[in-house]
Amino acid sequence: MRIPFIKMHGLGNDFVVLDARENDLPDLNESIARGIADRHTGIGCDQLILLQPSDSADFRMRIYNHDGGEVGACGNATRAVAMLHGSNATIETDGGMLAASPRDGGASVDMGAPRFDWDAIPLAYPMDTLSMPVGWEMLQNPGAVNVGNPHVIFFVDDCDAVPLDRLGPEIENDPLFPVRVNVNVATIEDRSRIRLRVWERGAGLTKACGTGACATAVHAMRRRLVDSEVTVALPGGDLQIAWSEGETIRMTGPASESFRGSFEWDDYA
Ligand SMILES: N[C@H](CCC[C@H](N)C(=O)O)C(=O)O
Repeated sequence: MRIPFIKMHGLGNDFVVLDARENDLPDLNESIARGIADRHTGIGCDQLILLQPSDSADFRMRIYNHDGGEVGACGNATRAVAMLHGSNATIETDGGMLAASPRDGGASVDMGAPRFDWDAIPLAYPMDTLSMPVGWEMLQNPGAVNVGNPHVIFFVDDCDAVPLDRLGPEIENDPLFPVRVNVNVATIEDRSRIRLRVWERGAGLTKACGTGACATAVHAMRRRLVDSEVTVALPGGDLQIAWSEGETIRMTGPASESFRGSFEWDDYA
């Protein structure tokens, strides 16, 4: 069975988008998702995105990491599918309901309200998620935020100097995080700008992470280190994040379509 796909990215965080809103697709599973995402033997992407009809929103977005695992949120992909949709949309995800508006060359997304309770992150045991008494070498005293998916955030003097390729997987897979975690290392440049690098759960180092930018900005705001609107500078480019206590998070930034193609489903099933 020949399946069409759309290759997209948000600041270099790239996706294979399968649009099953009009016509059904065979059932996806971890193995098929991993095969499609493989950069040597598949199409290749950080995340595989499946769009489906929804009873409660304009459509449903399902997210599979490079390792095949299905997760609840993907900020960069949300902007990409909002641009693809072409008009304002409510989007049902496993991480919550989102509202997206396409905007010249990208989109602005209401990412929902962040959660801070230790068991909402989740962590393996009770802890103050604003200032966690844990550390790994130069990465100490993080915060944790759930923005539809779990994030741990470390502030450092120079995020580019951190061996994130080595410490990222160690932290991602630490038993403190029962469903693993996305690892954010950030440098506060001033009250309106944060530099960020992310080791993504299930995908590794990516050029950008939208939910990571949201979680890091919110954590910096909770610690009173930045104002309520900031630019988060990722290796792939900048995102604008706005939030205030008790509100939902607003993320705005670019998205792009790279190319369209099709593949033989049976090659992966
Ligand atoms: N790796 C993430 C999902 C993708 C998030 C990222 N690509 C974004 O733009 O938010 C997780 O396992 O929760």
